[in-house]
Amino acid sequence: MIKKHRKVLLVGDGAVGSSFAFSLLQNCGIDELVIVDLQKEHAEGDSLDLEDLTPMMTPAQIRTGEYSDAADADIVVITAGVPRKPGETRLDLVNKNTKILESIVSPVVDSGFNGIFVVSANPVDILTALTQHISGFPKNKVIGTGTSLDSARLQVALSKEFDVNTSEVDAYILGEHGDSSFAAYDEATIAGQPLLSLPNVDLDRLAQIEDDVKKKGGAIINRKGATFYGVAVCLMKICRAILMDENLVLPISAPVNGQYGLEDGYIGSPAVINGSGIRQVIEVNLTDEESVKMQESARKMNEVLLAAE
Ligand SMILES: NC(=O)C1=CN([C@@H]2O[C@H](COP(=O)(O)OP(=O)(O)OC[C@H]3O[C@@H](n4cnc5c(N)ncnc54)[C@H](O)[C@@H]3O)[C@@H](O)[C@H]2O)C=CC1
Ligand SMILES: CC(=O)C(=O)O
Repeated sequence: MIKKHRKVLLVGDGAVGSSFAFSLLQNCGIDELVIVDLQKEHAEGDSLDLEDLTPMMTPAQIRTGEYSDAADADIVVITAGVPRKPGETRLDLVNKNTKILESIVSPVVDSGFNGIFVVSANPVDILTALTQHISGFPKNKVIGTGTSLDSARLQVALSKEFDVNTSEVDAYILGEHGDSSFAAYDEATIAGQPLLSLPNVDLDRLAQIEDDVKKKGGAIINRKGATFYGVAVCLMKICRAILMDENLVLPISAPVNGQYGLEDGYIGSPAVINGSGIRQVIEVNLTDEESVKMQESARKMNEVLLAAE
């Protein structure tokens, strides 16, 4: 069911959070956006800046607030966290960002919040699982951006390689949003044709593309210090799917419930998102080789999750 009064509480108004807010206001017809950040003055400035969009977009109320404002929110988006420095992996962030996460999720739950958590702070699959553990919410009410950004990057790379519009590329990166992810080429299609059956397909070139895509976040961070536009739109698409009950399929941090040996965690896998949160996790028919990669990625998630708890 499409929500009537659409309210989002955003925690973390840095590069990712403010880019997300900008996209949300332009694409989701929301009624109310409340921003919470430790840097209150900056967040106030941002809400004043963002409200200038509203006459041209949507008559939303935008203000800074507190965790108690989550009480009647549909969605709490968590982007608060320390970003990666050049050379750091996403998993290096686990200790710092787990502490930040704990200080956010408990007061949100104490407010009486009964909506859906959407997480993008890194390492996103771990922090999504921890959000579910700390909140005690049903697994389908906690969503992470997973490999939606990585899959967008793969679509960009394949569209350039095959000189087609990105909308003609159907391809996912699966697994952890991190170094153990992989391109699911066996299921990928270009203009409806299986990628691996295209004439003259060059497997070495595809392996190079996969590697470049996995390193793209680091390549952007080395040049401009952070990445934010891509993940901001992934967050917006997840929120819109919830608010508009879209039944959208995206590769998110999904609770795969024992599949791939991941008992209690989340990992990048396609799922259907609608007003209820994660309506269904899609079981991809992986090849044996891909299953091994997924299991290896899941093993890494298990290891980090156990150490973080
Ligand atoms: N999942 C993905 O695909 C991506 C994830 N990220 C991750 O997003 C996170 C944020 O990145 P940026 O926005 O670039 O960082 P940033 O440093 O620009 O912003 C972080 C914001 O969080 C706020 N904050 C920190 N602790 C807080 C707390 N306890 N309560 C409220 N606010 C708090 C800070 O004041 C700051 O405004 C990082 O963990 C980064 O690695 C970034 C890009 C892509
Ligand atoms: C920062 C990050 O996780 C990315 O751009 O992939």
